[in-house]
Amino acid sequence: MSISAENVTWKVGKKIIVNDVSLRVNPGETVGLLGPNGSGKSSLLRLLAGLRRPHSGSVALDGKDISQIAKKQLARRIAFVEQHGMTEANMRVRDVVKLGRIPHHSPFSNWNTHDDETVNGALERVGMLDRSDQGWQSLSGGERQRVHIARALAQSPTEILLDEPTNHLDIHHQLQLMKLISELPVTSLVAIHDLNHASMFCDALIVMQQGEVVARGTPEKILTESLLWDVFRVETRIDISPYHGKKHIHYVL
Ligand SMILES: Nc1ncnc2c1ncn2[C@@H]1O[C@H](COP(=O)(O)OP(=O)(O)OP(=O)(O)O)[C@@H](O)[C@H]1O
Repeated sequence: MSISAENVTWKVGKKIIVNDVSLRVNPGETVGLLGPNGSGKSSLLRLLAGLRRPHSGSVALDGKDISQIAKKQLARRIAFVEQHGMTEANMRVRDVVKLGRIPHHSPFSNWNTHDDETVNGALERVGMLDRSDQGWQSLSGGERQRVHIARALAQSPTEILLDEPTNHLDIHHQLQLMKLISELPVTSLVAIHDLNHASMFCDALIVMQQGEVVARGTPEKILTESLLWDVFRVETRIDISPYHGKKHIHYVL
């Protein structure tokens, strides 16, 4: 299922935060969204999730404008893992993940074994199944992040938007999560700061700067020393890793 934006602009007062952005994420692709702090990545993700209305332009799922799609149907399709996702206090891990199933239920439909299997599967994928009964408040930052991702997976989405999902995670879980996202049979757009992870795990990259898309294409094409200087003001040397065959960025001090 594809997600696309056409000439999307979003402002706060007179300040343009997302400036005339057009993009397309094809079915099943994992696309990385790169850009410096404040370049508009989170704002764009919120527009794509339908949480904000653009001032001009449109967002579409499979070519259908999301403003024409019922809220509940949208909630079944798109999962959004926000950067600072909040969850109610005093819930067990399992109950947080169960929230992901809400869009699939009407007020009168009962919880069934498929729901249980989906929740267990999601918990297992992020390595939190054995912590199902632990209280949310007692989790570490990284464990909370993994539970948020399990909640998104329990939603069985066709599109998943993730805002810096590896924040708080140790390197083992960062790599595990990026691998999981890249292998999911869903359309994924993921805001990410680690350029080497973007190179290793994304099919394509979109680069933002001051609210605009300034580059897009495969990591092989996009990740160049000149682009990284222009956008991030960092000096790099880039070669092909002998270990995974993808571009590897070395930072030069
Ligand atoms: N509701 C708002 N009111 C005012 N300014 C906002 C609002 N939302 C976003 N901004 C501003 O828009 C710019 C883009 O913010 P956004 O969070 O989208 O950037 P980002 O690329 O996700 O940054 P980061 O990498 O730091 O997470 C920032 O300068 C931010 O201060």
